[in-house]
Amino acid sequence: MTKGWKIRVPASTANLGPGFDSVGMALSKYLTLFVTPAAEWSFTGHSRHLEGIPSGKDNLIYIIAAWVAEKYEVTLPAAKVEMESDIPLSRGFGSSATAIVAGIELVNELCELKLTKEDKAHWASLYEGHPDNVVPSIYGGLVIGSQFEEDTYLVHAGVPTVDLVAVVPSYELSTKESRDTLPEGFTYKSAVAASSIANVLVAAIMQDNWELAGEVMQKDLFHRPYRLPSIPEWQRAELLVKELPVYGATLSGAGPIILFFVPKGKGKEVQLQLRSHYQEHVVEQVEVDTEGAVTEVLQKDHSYVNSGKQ
Ligand SMILES: Nc1ncnc2c1ncn2[C@@H]1O[C@H](COP(=O)(O)OP(=O)(O)O)[C@@H](O)[C@H]1O
Ligand SMILES: N[C@@H](CCOP(=O)(O)O)C(=O)O
Repeated sequence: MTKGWKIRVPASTANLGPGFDSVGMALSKYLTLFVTPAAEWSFTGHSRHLEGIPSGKDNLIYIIAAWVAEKYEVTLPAAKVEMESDIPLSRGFGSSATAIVAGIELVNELCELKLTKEDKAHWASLYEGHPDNVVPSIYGGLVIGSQFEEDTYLVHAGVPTVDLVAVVPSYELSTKESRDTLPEGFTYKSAVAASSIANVLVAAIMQDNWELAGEVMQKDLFHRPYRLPSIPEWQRAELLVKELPVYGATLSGAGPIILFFVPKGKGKEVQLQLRSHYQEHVVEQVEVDTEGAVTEVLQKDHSYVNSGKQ
């Protein structure tokens, strides 16, 4: 008999520079939910990264689950949700997208919706407004997509052969606030220049040409010029890209995390070098997640306490 579910959703890095709101890649950091049917809704975080997360129906996971249940005109039964996570909030690793994807996995199980990955990607992207975080978190690997009005377009670009090293500042930067600094409009000429650089990024990724992808990452015109002033760590990164054996570096999502793209096998060396330049910040290697969100049915009592993880 089903006693509950374990839902694991990977983090993501969005944009990769000029692929603004379109390109993203799943990362080996995870939000994990232990879900048990219950009389009332509750959300409990068991990791320091989940401190302050709402414990009731104001939790984003519940909000998205209820939104999808409404779309399918089904009743959402209540559940007790216990969570752990190694994804820092509001740093550019898509924690809000993991909550959105977890909410969709949750409603899919609780309401027996039998959603396909395409359905999940559509609802997640429609809710978020762009697919670059949520879709890699569903599928794993690198995805290029567009939420064009009501339609969700996706192309899977596989798993890139790169090492990744992240500089993780200790301060938070809300994506919403960061998006508020972006311009309302763009001249025709700027739009053409910005999209041509994004096209080259995507073509280079599809050909596994990370030398070129790394170079054009730093030429983004869509968001980078407006966001960099609030991320002082970037100035050092710009110089280090020229000195270190890396393909390039970019803000992860809205930042402030800076993600270095490194030739396969050189990640450890670059991590050590970056540590000496960013002693005040966490500098860690991350892998590309290849699985995406995974939901496991649990047959026996699996409450968080019994999972042996506390
Ligand atoms: N597990 C979670 N449950 C509920 N809400 C979450 C969870 N993880 C993240 N969030 C919400 O997402 C916000 C962070 O999102 P955002 O500013 O977009 O940054 P990022 O997605 O880059 O981490 C948090 O402040 C919180 O409101
Ligand atoms: N395309 C979005 C991506 C935001 O990612 P996050 O991880 O910072 O939430 C943007 O650049 O605003």
